Amino acid sequence: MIASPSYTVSLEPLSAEAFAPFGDVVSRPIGERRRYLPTMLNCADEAQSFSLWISGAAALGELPLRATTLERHPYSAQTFVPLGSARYLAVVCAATSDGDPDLPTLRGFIAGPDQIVTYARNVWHHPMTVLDAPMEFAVAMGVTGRQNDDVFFGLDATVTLIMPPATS
Ligand SMILES: NC(=O)N[C@@H](O)C(=O)O
Ligand code: NI
Repeated sequence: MIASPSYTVSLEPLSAEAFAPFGDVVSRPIGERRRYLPTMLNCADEAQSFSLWISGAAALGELPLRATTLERHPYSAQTFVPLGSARYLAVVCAATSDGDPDLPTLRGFIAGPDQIVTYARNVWHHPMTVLDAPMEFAVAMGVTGRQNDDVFFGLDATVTLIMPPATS
C-alpha cells in the first residue's frame, strides 16, 4: 500500500505581492472615501449575478491545523471582507494540468483584519479559517444561479498548516 504524501505549509504574512498569483489583497481605506474591490472584474459571462452574504467563521483554536479539503469557484472571483478584529488564513495552491490542486504549490498566509482578500476565479483555496476569535465576513462573488458555483476537493494527502518558527 502506498502511503499518501504529506505536506507541511509554513504560514507567512499576507502581502499583495506574495498573493498576486492567486488573487488580490486590499487594505481597508484609511483617509479615502472609497476603495473599490476587483471582485466582479473576474467573473465568467454566465456568473454576472452579484451575490453578497455574511459568513460566520468559528475560531480555529490553535495551529497546527490539518487541512482536509480545498475549494474553488469556476465562474467567479470571491472576496472576503473581515468584519471583526481577528487574524485569518488564506491558503491557496495552483492547479495541475487536469485541474486538481497541485499540492506541492500550497502557500499559506496569515491575514490581518485590515486586509481584504479576493481569490481569483478558479483558484484553489482552503475554506475560511479564522485565528484568535470567531469572526464574520462579508463575502462577494458572481453566481450563475445554477447552484454550480463551488467545487470541493477532499484531500487524500496529509496537509498540515503550521505557524512559522519564531524569528530570533
Ligand atoms: N471560500 C470559503 O471559505 N467559503 C466560501 O466559498 C463560501 O461559500 O462561504
Ligand atoms: Ni470560497
